[in-house]
Amino acid sequence: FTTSPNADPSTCQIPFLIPPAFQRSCAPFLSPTVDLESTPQDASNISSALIRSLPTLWSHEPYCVHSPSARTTFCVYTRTPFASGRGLSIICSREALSQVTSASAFRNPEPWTVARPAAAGKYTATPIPNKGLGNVATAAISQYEELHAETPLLLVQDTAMQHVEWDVLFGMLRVAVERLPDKSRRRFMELHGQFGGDPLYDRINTNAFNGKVGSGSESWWTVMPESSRFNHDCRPNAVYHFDPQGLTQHIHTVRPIAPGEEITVSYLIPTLTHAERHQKLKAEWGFQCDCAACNAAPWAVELSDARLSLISKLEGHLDDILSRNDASTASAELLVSLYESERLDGAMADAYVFVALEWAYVANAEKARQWADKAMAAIGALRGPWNEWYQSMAKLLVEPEGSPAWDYFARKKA
Ligand SMILES: C[S@@+](CC[C@H](N)C(=O)[O-])C[C@H]1O[C@@H](n2cnc3c(N)ncnc32)[C@H](O)[C@@H]1O
Repeated sequence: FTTSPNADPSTCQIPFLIPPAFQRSCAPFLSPTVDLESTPQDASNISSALIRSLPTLWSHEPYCVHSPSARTTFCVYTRTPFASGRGLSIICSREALSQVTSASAFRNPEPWTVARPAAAGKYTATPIPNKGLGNVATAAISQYEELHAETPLLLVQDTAMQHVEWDVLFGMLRVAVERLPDKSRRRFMELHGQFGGDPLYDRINTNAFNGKVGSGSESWWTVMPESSRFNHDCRPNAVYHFDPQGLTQHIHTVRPIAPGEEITVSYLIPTLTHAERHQKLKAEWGFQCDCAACNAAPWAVELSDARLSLISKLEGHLDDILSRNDASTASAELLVSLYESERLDGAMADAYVFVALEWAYVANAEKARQWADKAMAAIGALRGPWNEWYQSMAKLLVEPEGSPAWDYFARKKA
């Protein structure tokens, strides 16, 4: 047996010369529906077809392909017991794998077993005209309630998506999906595909979210089939964030929702103009936006675009601690009212932070606390309580005088 210097420590190293038939008898991971023979198998582009007689971390032998253009080897890793048996398949380079395996949910899964939120029973997947399935509220849901928490079935490193040749990538996706537990594989296959072409890639392209994993700063494609049932609205009533340590997607409401209302999230950043939203949804998501903001009358679209432009300008001023331009408590509160008029409830977190900071700069503890409290609720839903601004706002709430923002300009002059 030879061991390559950059070997994955979770595999026992046996060179690729071991015939595939023997590999299957050693680790019978493939159902007859996966035809690995159609995936390039020659020794030149498979750097390691390795056998592990006693699986450790991985439930199947990692399936690895060398990418000359990325100058690295990408593998499919699957752990079927992950998240109480939901399973997880990962496609990434060996170097990037530690981003996933260092995440708390992977190192110590017990505390991370995700509980089903109480509000999960207050909506149901329903056919929506021209949108396929969507989630519709069956009961009243309050602002900032958690609707949903879900671990991914599939994580794909963006670099792998960019560099692995299409045919090889499609083969790796087949291995990744085929190795998932039955129920999870069925859930994956029930996903909507918008674009056609390779059926697995299409499902991923239509449904994956972008996220960071563990302590890494790289981009990953994360596939969570139930989270994917939420349709897009430019002025949504729910937001999502991915916890990189808990490897869990959380979805919260951002305003009260009435029974019968569709629950939506935004697939875009909030401050795009009407034309930019249309263009991006068509180009990147393959559908014509028909939400209320997209279908508004021309005068309403013009007004909305003007508000969005003022929002960007004000945020630029408030963010500039040196020149201060139009920054003040009044302009920060104007920013909040512009967000409210736009119904951008999901994006209020930044506006609340600006107001809380402006009141702290002028040493008004009561106001700073009041806005820090609102900011925490909004950030908790939009970015999660580990977000650095959540922590700053918590400090401002508990002890405004101890915050670095407290009486900032007077202290600077002194
Ligand atoms: C992530 S999926 C959402 C769930 C999907 N409706 C289903 O049936 O599984 C994204 C796809 O849903 C549809 N969709 C989502 N939001 C939409 C909207 N506002 N208008 C039209 N179609 C939408 C598009 O087909 C899009 O490609």
